[in-house]
Amino acid sequence: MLVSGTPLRVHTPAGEVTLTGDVSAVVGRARSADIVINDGRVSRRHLVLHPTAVGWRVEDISANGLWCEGRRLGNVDIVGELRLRLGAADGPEVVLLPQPVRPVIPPTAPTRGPDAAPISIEGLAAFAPTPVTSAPVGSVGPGGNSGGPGDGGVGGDAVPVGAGVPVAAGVPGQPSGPGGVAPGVSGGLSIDQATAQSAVVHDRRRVHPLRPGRMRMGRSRDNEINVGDLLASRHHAELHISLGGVELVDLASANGTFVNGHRIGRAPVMQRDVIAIGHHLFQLEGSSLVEYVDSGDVAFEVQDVSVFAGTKQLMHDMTFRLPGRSLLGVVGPSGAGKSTLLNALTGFRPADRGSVRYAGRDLYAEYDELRRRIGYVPQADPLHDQLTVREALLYGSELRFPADTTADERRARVEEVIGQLGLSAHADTRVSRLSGGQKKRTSVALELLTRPSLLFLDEPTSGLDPANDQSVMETLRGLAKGGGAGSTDESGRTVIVVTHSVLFLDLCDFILVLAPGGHVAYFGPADGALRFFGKQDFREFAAVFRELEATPGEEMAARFRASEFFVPSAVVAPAVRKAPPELPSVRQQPVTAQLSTLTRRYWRVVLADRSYLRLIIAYPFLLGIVPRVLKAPDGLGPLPQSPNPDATKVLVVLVLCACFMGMANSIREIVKERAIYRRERTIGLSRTAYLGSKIILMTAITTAQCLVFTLIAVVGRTPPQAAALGSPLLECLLAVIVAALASMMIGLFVSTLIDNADKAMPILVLVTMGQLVFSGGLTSMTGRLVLEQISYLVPARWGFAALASTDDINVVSKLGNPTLRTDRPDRLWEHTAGTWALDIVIGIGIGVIALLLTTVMLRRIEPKVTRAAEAAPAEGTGPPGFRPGPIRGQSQPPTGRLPLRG
Ligand SMILES: Nc1ncnc2c1ncn2[C@@H]1O[C@H](COP(=O)(O)OP(=O)(O)OP(=O)(O)O)[C@@H](O)[C@H]1O
Repeated sequence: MLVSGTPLRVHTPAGEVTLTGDVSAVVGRARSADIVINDGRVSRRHLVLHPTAVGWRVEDISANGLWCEGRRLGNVDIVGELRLRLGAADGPEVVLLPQPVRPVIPPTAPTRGPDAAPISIEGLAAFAPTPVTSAPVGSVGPGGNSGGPGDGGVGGDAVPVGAGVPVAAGVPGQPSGPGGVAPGVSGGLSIDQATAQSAVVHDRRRVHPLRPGRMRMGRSRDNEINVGDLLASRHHAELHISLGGVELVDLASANGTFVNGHRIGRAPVMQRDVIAIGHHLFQLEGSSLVEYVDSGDVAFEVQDVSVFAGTKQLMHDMTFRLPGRSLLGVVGPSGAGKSTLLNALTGFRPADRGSVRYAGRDLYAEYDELRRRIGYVPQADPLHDQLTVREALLYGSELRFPADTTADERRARVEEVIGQLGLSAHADTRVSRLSGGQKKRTSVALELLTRPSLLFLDEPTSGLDPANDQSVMETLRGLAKGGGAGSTDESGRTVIVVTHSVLFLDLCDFILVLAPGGHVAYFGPADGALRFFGKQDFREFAAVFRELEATPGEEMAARFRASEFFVPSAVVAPAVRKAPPELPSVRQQPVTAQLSTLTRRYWRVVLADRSYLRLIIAYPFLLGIVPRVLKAPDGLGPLPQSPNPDATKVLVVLVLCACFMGMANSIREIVKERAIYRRERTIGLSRTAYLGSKIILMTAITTAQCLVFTLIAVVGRTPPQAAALGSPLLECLLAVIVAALASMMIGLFVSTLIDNADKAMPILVLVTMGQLVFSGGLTSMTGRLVLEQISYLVPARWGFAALASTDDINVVSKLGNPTLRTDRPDRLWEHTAGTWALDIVIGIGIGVIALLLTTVMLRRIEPKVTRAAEAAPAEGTGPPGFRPGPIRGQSQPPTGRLPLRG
C-alpha cells in the first residue's frame, strides 16, 4: 500500500532517479527541469510529479501530452508501475514505479564474502540507510547516471541530493588554492588534497546508501548501482560490504575499475577513495557511496612542466591553469615546442619534470584511468577515406566501447555525435568526398564518441581555406562551451588546440604563445595577446612569430613575466609524482572481437575502393598472361637430346609475377593508415588484432589471385611428374602461393619501415628486381659465395626451387651434363618429395620471420610512451596529502613505461 512519503523511482532514457520526500519534480526538455529528457518531442516543461497523501500524481503540463499504450492520458494518480510516452505515442518512455517503504535495517552481522579482506574503515560501523534526503532532484543529462536496480533492493536507491559545490573558475595562472583545492573543502583528509578536489568539482551528485553484502555496479539495470555510461560494462564491478569494511572487485570489466587512478582487480576501499568507472566517479562517504558524473567542467593545470631530450631542454617550466569549458589556442613559430607540449599534456610523451593535473588529479600518476577522459585528434585524420562518415564512426564505436554494448546502443551514440557536429547531411558521404572542415569534424566526432572531457587537437586547420578554418574553430568553441539546455551536449569540455593558423584566434578563450625552446611568451586571454604584442588584429601575428624566431626564448619569457599581463601562479608545493605503474592496459574488447571488427572494416574499405578492387581482380589475369605468352612448344618437360630452356623461363616468370603480386598487395597497407593505427593503439587496439585482420584478408586475396594466375599460366603445360603430392599442378600452385605470401609478408614489413606511401613503388620495383636475380632461375646461385647465402633470404629463391623440383629442372636443363651444360645442378631443385617439401617449408619460414619483424617494427610507429624512469619522490616532498608508495590492491613497480600492450 502506498502512503505519503513513498519513494518514486523514475526511469527515463537519460537515466534513473528515485524521488523522495514531499517536493514536486518537473520533467521536461529544459535544463531547468528537475529531470531533463533531451528529445524534441518533449516539451520544455512536460509533466510534474506531485507527492500526495497516498503516493504520487502526474500532472500533464505539456503541449503534446502524455501517452500510454497509444492513448492520450490526462492527469493521473500513480497506483502501480506506470509507463508513459511523452509527446507522442512513440515518444521517449518514462517509467514511474512507486517503491514500498522499507523498514530500517538494524545493524546485523555482516555477510562477509569468502575472500573479503578484514578491513577497518571508519564510518561503516552500522548499515542503517542514510536518511532519505528530500533535496531537489538532480538533473539527469546525457550520459547521466541512474540510480537503482529493478529489483527494489534497499541499497540500490539512488538519492539525488542536488548540486555539489562547483569548481572555482580560477583566473588563469591562479590555482584556486594550495594544492588546487577549491574553497570550501575541509582539510585534514586522509588522501591527496588534490584528489579530494574531485569530490567538489563535479556538479552532478547522487548518493547510494550501502547495505551489507554485495552490491553490483554496471551498465545493466539489474545492478544495484546502475552506471549509465557506455564505457561501463553491463556487470562492471562489485562492492563487498561488511562490518570490516568495503572491498571493490572488478568483474572482468572491459574498461577497468579504478581506485585513485589505478586499475584494480580487487582492492579495499577507504573513506573518500576515488572509484572510477567510465566517466563516473564514486567516493565512500560514511555508509554511502556518493556518485559524481565527470561533467567536463573541471580545471586543467600545468605546473612547471619541463621536457628534455638528452641534455637539451625542449620545454621550460611551463605553467598555466585553464578553467573548465575553455578553448585554448597554442601558437608559436615552427620548432617552438608545440608538439612537445601536446605530447606532455596528453601523456603520449610525459614531461620529465612538473605535473599535469586534471580535476586536481595527476595525469601521469593516474594515467591509465585519466587517459580515457582525453580525446586526441592528430593532424592527419585517422579515417579511412573509403568509408562513409557513419561507417567510420560505427567501426570506431565498436573499437572504443566494451564488447557487451549492443549495436543499437552504439548506433544511438553515433547518431548523437553526428548531430552534435553538424554532420547529419554528410553521414552517408564517403570521407574522401568531404571538405577539409567536414573531414576534421568527422575526426572530432570519432573522439567524442566516448565523451572525453579534455580534447586535444594537433593542427586541425592545417591546409584548410579560411572559411573551413573558421568553421572548425567555431565548432571547437561550441564543443568547449557545450550545447546548453536541452542539447545533447550540455557539459562542454576543455579544448586545447595547437595551430599555425592565427586568423581566428579571437575565438579562443585563452592563448598560449610559445617561444623557441618551449618558453612561455604569453599566456592569457585572447584580447590580452593583441595588447601584449601591440597588434590590432591576429592577422598581424606573422610579425610576432618573426620576432619570436629572432629573439632568444628566455628573453621573450622574461619580457612576459615582467609585463602587466603576467599573472603569477599561486605557490603550489613542488610537483612530484610517481612513475606510471606498469599494468596491463585496458582493452575494451577481447582480441577476437577486435579482430572481427577490423577484418570487417578492412573488407568494407576494400569493397568501397572500386579502383583498387578492379586492380586486384585484374592483376591475376594480366600477370597470368605474362608467362603464358612465353612460348614453350615442347612443354615444360625434358627433351631427349638437348636442354629445354623454355621450362626455366616460364617457371621463373611465374614465380616472379607471384612475388610481385604478393608484395604489391601489402606494401602500402600499414604506411597508408599510420595515423589511424597510432590513434587506435592509444585507445586499446591490439597489435595482434590489427596485423591479424590484415593477414586474414590479404592472404585470402593473394591466394585467390595465385589460383587464377597459376591456372592461366600453366594449364595445358604442367610439369610431367609431381615430386611430392601426386599432382604437378597442385605442387606448382602451392609453390606460387608460398612465394606470393612470403613476399606479401615482406611487403608488410617494408610498409612499417617507410613513412610515406609514395616511397612504396620504387621499393617494390627494387625488391622485385632483387627477387629475379636471387631466384636462381635467371643465373645460377650454386657455389657463388655471398650471392648464394643472400639468395636463401629471398622468397623467389624457394618458390622457384619448389617449381624446379616439381619440374626436375636439373634434368630438364641438363645441368651438370659434361657435353651440354657445365653448370652444376642445384641441390634445392632435386626432384624428390623431401627437397620439394624443404623448399616449401623454408618459403613459409621466411614469411613467418617477415611477420615477426613486422610486429617488432610496428612498435616503432606507435605513440612514444616511454620516458626516463623517475625516482619516486621522497615522502613529505609532495603536495599536501600526497601518498607515495604502492597502491593498495596491486603490485606496481615504478617504471617509466606507460601502459600499452600488444
Ligand atoms: N627527440 C628530440 N631530440 C632533440 N631535439 C628534439 C627532439 N624532439 C624535438 N626536438 C626539438 O625540439 C624543438 C621543438 O620541437 P616541436 O616538434 O615540439 O616543435 P613544434 O613547435 O611542434 O614545431 P612545428 O610547428 O614545426 O611542428 C625543435 O627544435 C625540435 O628540433
